[in-house]
Amino acid sequence: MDDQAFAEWLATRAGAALTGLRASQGFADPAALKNAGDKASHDLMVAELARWRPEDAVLSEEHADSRQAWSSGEQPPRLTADRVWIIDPLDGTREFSEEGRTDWAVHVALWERTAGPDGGLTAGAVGMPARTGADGAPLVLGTGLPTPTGVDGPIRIAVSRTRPPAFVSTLIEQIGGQAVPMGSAGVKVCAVVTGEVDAYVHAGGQYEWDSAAPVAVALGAGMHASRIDGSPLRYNRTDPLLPDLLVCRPELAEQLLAAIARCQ
Ligand SMILES: Nc1ncnc2c1ncn2[C@@H]1O[C@H](COP(=O)(O)O)[C@@H](OP(=O)(O)O)[C@H]1O
Ligand SMILES: [Mg+2]
Repeated sequence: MDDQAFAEWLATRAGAALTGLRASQGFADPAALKNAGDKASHDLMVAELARWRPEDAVLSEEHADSRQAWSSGEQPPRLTADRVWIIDPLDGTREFSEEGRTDWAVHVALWERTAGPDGGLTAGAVGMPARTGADGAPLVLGTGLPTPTGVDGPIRIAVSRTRPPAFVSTLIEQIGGQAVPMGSAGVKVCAVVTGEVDAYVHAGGQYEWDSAAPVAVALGAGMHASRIDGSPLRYNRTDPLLPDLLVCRPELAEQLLAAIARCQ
């Protein structure tokens, strides 16, 4: 199986485990469901990666030291590895624990050192296990999707339903846009890719695993993806904090970056 097919397979497997967990455990204790979901998906993905890609390094949100900013002395294997899987076993953990919500996701991305001066993302899949595709199966988006055609009307911007950036209301006012709150970074990026919204803006905190797989999917579909100052998103850094991003239809990038700069 090539890396892209493997990423999609892994997102599907983990998604099925999470769906099963929601059904068996129920929603009476949301904190317990969140913890069980994070752990079950992480354990499954790490075991399959060890089995099928044993030479590769892994950066998972659920590793104990995942948020550590490493100094030059002490470094995890991923910082010298040529291939690193960047995974978020359960993105939109809060929404996962709320009955009826479908805005949560599984992220699987591959970063390779040879894919550019700072390395780059070479495969990615975002599973949305509580949503179904045209074939009726749980939805998994990969990197080969077509760019959707734009629609007339106000620019629709996906934002976090619980932690939207402070400047979002000013931005919306300036461009005459419309905020569309939803959970999960992966679901928001996929909403841009499918044409449900035109952009996703985030600031104030996030980590590499929140955006790596969604950004691989977005770039594959011809979307713009960058930091909110327009600089490139870089992955597999010593510090995995990657606090802000803009993903949008390519023709909107210049206008949105300029408007964000004005609102800050
Ligand atoms: N200010 C912040 N600091 C750290 N992480 C943040 C953040 N805002 C959002 N995130 C992370 O980004 C993901 C999407 O958030 P949201 O649904 O609010 O848009 C969530 O990932 P997890 O669910 O994997 O923790 C969330 O934890
Ligand atoms: Mg996340």
